[in-house]
Amino acid sequence: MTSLPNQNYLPSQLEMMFNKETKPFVKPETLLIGVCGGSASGKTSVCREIIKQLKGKKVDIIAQDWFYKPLTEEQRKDCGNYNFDSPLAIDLDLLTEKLRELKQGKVIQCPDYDFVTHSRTKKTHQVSGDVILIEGIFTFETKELRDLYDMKIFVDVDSDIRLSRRILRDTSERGRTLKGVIEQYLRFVKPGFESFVVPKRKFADVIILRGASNKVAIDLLLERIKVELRNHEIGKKQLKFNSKSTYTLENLTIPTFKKVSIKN
Ligand SMILES: Nc1ncnc2c1ncn2[C@@H]1O[C@H](COP(=O)(O)OP(=O)(O)O)[C@@H](O)[C@H]1O
Ligand SMILES: Nc1ccn([C@@H]2O[C@H](COP(=O)(O)O)[C@@H](O)[C@H]2O)c(=O)n1
Repeated sequence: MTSLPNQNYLPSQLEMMFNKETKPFVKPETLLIGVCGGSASGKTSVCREIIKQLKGKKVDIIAQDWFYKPLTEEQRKDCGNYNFDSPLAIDLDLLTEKLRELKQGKVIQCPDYDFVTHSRTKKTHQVSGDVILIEGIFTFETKELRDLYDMKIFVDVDSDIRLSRRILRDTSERGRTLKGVIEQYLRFVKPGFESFVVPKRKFADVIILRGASNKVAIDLLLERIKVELRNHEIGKKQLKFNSKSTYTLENLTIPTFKKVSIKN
């Protein structure tokens, strides 16, 4: 149930505050932005660019890769045959749980992952902020995940460029050989991309071609994020969640021209 103070509002103001189910349109929680795209498309680089430019805001990243399931000793001995490009390789339930906690305003602890040993490290990542960017190849995989995001971005880069970047990155940072990267790409990465990642592109609100070097797209995105942040801040000031999960609007002072009366 929603209660309004005895005050007059313009219809457009009311429309802004509530959707058809009379739930508040402005959300007081942390802004969650899902960033999806193929391996080495530049998802992390796009997120870093957003963080760099959103000065004065606390922005954090969650790498979906942190949630890779650690390999068993047996699997590690035969890791060349392990498919890391199937959603089954990732603990998406844990990721979903962590995002729900963030939505509840909690500071969360995420696991860390080592691409060389294919296992979790002892380290954890503490995540909190006004805006959280969640990047990974399977971030749009389930409806539950997609529904948690306030905005969905897909980074779209040609596969030859992605493969070239992946060769450079995986041989220098992830302890791989050139032969290994190419074999893994042809056997698992490319088919996985076509089966799981490409079909999720349609869920994106924004598609960034060429990744972080697309300054125009990043600028437009930043403007939109700032609008969302303003809505969230207004929401934080105006909405108070009471213990019975009803919404109460408080201290709303908006100048009115044509007034309509709302009876409680
Ligand atoms: N626009 C770009 N131009 C050149 N190299 C890039 C560009 N974007 C990313 N890279 C490089 O490609 C690799 C993968 O980029 P990254 O942002 O980590 O991709 P993802 O997170 O999608 O796997 C990194 O080594 C990064 O430095
Ligand atoms: N032990 C692992 C785990 C994952 N991968 C590959 O990582 C890719 C996803 O990470 P990006 O940063 O590139 O998005 C995915 O394509 C897996 O093949 C791996 O090689 N080893």
